[in-house]
Amino acid sequence: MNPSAAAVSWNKFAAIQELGLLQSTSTTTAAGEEYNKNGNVNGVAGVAGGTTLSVLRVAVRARPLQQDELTDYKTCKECVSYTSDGRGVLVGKRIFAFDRVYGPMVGQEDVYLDCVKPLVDSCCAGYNATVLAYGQTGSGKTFTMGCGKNVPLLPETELGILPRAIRQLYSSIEERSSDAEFLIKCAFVEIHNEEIKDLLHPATPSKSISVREDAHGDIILAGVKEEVVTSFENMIRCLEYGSMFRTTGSTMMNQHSSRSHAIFTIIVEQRSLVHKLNALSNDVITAKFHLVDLAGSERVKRTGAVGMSFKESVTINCGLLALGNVISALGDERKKGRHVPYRQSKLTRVLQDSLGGNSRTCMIACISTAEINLEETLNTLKYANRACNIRNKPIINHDLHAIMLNQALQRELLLTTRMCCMDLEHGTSEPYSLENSLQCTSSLLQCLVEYRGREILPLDDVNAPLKSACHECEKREKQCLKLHEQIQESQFLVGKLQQEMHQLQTERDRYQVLLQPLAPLAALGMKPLLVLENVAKSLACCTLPRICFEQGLLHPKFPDHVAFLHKDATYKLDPSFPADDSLYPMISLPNSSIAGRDQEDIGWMQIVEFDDEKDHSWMSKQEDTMMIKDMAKPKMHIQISNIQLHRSVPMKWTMLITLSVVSLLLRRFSRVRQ
Ligand SMILES: Nc1ncnc2c1ncn2[C@@H]1O[C@H](COP(=O)(O)OP(=O)(O)OP(=O)(O)O)[C@@H](O)[C@H]1O
Repeated sequence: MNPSAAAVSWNKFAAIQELGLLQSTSTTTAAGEEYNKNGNVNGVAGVAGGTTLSVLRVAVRARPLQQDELTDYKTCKECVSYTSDGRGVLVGKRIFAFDRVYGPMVGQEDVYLDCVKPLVDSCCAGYNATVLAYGQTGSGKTFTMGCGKNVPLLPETELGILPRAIRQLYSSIEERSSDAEFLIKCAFVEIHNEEIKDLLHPATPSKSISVREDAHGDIILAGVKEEVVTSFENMIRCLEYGSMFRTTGSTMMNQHSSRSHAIFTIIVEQRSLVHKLNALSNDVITAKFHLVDLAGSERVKRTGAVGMSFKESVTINCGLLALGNVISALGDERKKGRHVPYRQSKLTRVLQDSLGGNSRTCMIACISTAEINLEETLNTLKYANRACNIRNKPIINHDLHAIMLNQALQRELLLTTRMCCMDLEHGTSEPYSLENSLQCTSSLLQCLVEYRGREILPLDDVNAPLKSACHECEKREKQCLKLHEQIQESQFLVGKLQQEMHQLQTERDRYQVLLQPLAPLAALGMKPLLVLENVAKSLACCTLPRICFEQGLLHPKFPDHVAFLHKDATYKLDPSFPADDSLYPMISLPNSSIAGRDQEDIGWMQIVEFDDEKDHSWMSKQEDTMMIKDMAKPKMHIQISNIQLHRSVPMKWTMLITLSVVSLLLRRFSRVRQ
């Protein structure tokens, strides 16, 4: 702080004190002395009932005369002087002492560092905090608070309390990022004509907003939507956006006069990342920081308010009067323990925590130094003087509801785990009971998440035990889902297999009928089914005679000739062979399977019996001829020539062909036996 502006020395201050001119000396200095004694920037006043009391700090700021005031002889004369210790202010013949007095030369930064920085620090430690700017219209409240328009365009020296506090808050968060996790929200409301308006959501009707007290006695603004903000820039944008909707007007005393009380609230939620032995101690702390730019107190005669402005002026003054009454009730030792009229106005109701409640509060009384405003300045100083004795009871705001939910969740998890272990041990684990427990746990988790209003953060950010509980829950849910899927798949497979089994049974019955003729093969020591299978396989890749040969179908006692017959086949005689008894019918595959193909492509098989001694020359003419010697008739050969079965022949047909071959062979066998 720059105390150079002090115009009155401490000696003069003491002299006036001796003359008995000092207003409310005992009360005002009491606060100041305590402040000095404790050397505590938060104005700690003592301990009562286990709660540390905090004195409401009061500072006075005088604004310099404006250019137009300096050029007007009526307004250019000053009436305010200051003590050299920076705590006393002299107006006319009266002197007042406060925690701090800032002369017109004191810059924005000094005011901020002195009055607000400690509050931001304590807010980061979990205490509620409030800064109130009070004063006559045009005395510099909006300038001091820094909640006017075009904040980003202002030079650093002109930045008010709000942008500086936001900047400090984010830098504190960054510094503490390794040991705590923060969620920052903000809300911006104005109280105009006894109606609350959500400046960040101007479409919200005022009627849907109400001031309530929650179960813990904290004051909440029901119906006002809080915005989650992740950076300094975002919050400044919120500030600017809300300022655009603030009710302002031009009066004879201030061209851009705020016609409402504006409250910008920063909500700081934090969770420690430093794990302690007891995981539940790792709870959530929430602190609210109200930055209040009150509407200016004014004398209607001087502001020239008429019509709507007149009504506005009246309600502004009523609100400030109610605030004054609350301040009196809280600050006057004689009225101690009496009813505090918080409900007299919306303003006092909203600020209930900040005045005499759970908050560290600083009031900055803004004054004009011009002699023309002497009366208003005196009123402001008297008003602020009464606030010096107010003692608040700030406490760290642990989120009790979150702790309770946390504990319930822990118990539920423990129970679920125990039940699962018991079930597993006794082999009585039932998926549905497990599922029920999991559902219960997950609804508890959901409850906690909704309560915290942390939709934008992943669930596992709530805290460490919850994180692992969440993880476990997710894992089990996935397992359940997977099991359900597997059951469904298996059921489908069973159905399919039953259908296939039915088809196979029908097929088997059919083949059994077909296989009846194979019984004699078994009598010969051959395994009919195996033979059939091998033949069918080989048919798909080899020539038929070779197969027959390789599979031993051509028994040593094989008859001298063989022919293929099938009911669906088309038979043709090869015209190139003489039509005598030795020529057997040629076989082709059924028409359906050769559609669109050349007959040659499918191949022809000719089986002919001849005596090689007689007709040797014919044999040599043939290609792809296979001679099979009949041991029983050494001179007789079976010639199977030019046999190719197309590979695309379906298995069904190869089976039928094979069956035909086999049945033919059998018939030949029986003939041979006869
Ligand atoms: N400390 C200061 N240094 C320089 N200029 C200041 C200072 N305080 C206020 N002003 C100027 O004085 C004028 C009035 O200030 P401001 O609008 O902040 O008053 P106010 O108390 O908010 O008025 P109202 O109650 O009518 O809204 C503005 O032009 C502002 O820039």
